[in-house]
Amino acid sequence: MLTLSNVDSYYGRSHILHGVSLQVPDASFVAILGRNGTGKTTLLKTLMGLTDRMTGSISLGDVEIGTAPTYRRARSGIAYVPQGREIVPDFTIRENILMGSFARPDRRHVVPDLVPELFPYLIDNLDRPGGVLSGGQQQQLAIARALAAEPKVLLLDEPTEGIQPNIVEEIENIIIRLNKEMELTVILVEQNVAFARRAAQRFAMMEKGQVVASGGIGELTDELVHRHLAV
Ligand SMILES: Nc1ncnc2c1ncn2[C@@H]1O[C@H](COP(=O)(O)OP(=O)(O)OP(=O)(O)O)[C@@H](O)[C@H]1O
Repeated sequence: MLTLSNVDSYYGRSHILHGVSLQVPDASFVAILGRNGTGKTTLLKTLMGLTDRMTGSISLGDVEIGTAPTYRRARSGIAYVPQGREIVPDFTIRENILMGSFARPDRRHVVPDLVPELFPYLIDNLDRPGGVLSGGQQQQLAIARALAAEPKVLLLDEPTEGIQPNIVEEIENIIIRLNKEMELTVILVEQNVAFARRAAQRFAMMEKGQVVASGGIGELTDELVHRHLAV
C-alpha cells in the first residue's frame, strides 16, 4: 500500500497541495482527475520528492519515504513517467531506456524483458536517437525507461496528451496490461475521463490542491465530472 497522509507541498513560498490523503493498494489503478492547475502534477512530483518541500507522510508498505531523496524513492520501487516525457534526444533509444535501470535494486543495466513484447518498434531501433521518434513512440520510450527500474508503482502524467489518435488506444491498452497482467500499481493523472473509467478502479478528484472527491470508479458520476471538470 502507498499511503499519503495529510500531505502539503510547496514550490518556494507557493503552497500547492493542502492536506492530501490517499490510499493506493498494491496492484490497484487510481486515476487523479481535475482541471488544469489543480495540483495533479504536483501530487506526482511530491511522491517523487521533486517539489521544494512537503509536510505530512508518504509510506510505501511499512517504509516512510516522505523524507527520502528522489533516488531512494526510485530504488524503493516508484517510477515516474513525466508530462512531456523528457526523453534525451541525443541519447539512443537503448541509452534512454537504460537510464531507468540506475534505479534497479540490483543495479543491473539491462533492457527489461517486457520491452520486446510491449514495444517491438523500440527493440528494432535501439541504436537510433530518441529525438527522431514520434510523440507516441517517445511516450512508449518513457514507459520503457520507467520499466527499466523494475518498479512496483508507476506514476503516469497525461501519457496520451499530444499523441496521434491512432496510437492513443495502443498506449492506453499497454498501461491497462501493466496493471492487470503485470500487477503494477498505477497512479495516472488524466484529463480523459473515458480512459480513466475504462482503466482505473479508483479515482481522486482534485480542486485547488485538495482531494475533493474520491472513491471507486463507479462512484465517478457524470455530475461529479461536470462539477469538477467542465470548463
Ligand atoms: N515550479 C513551480 N513553481 C511555482 N508554482 C508552480 C510550479 N509548478 C506548478 N506550479 C503551480 O502549482 C499549481 C498546480 O500546478 P500543477 O502542474 O500541479 O497542476 P495540474 O493539475 O497538473 O495542471 P496541468 O494539467 O496544467 O498540468 C499551479 O497553480 C501552478 O502554477
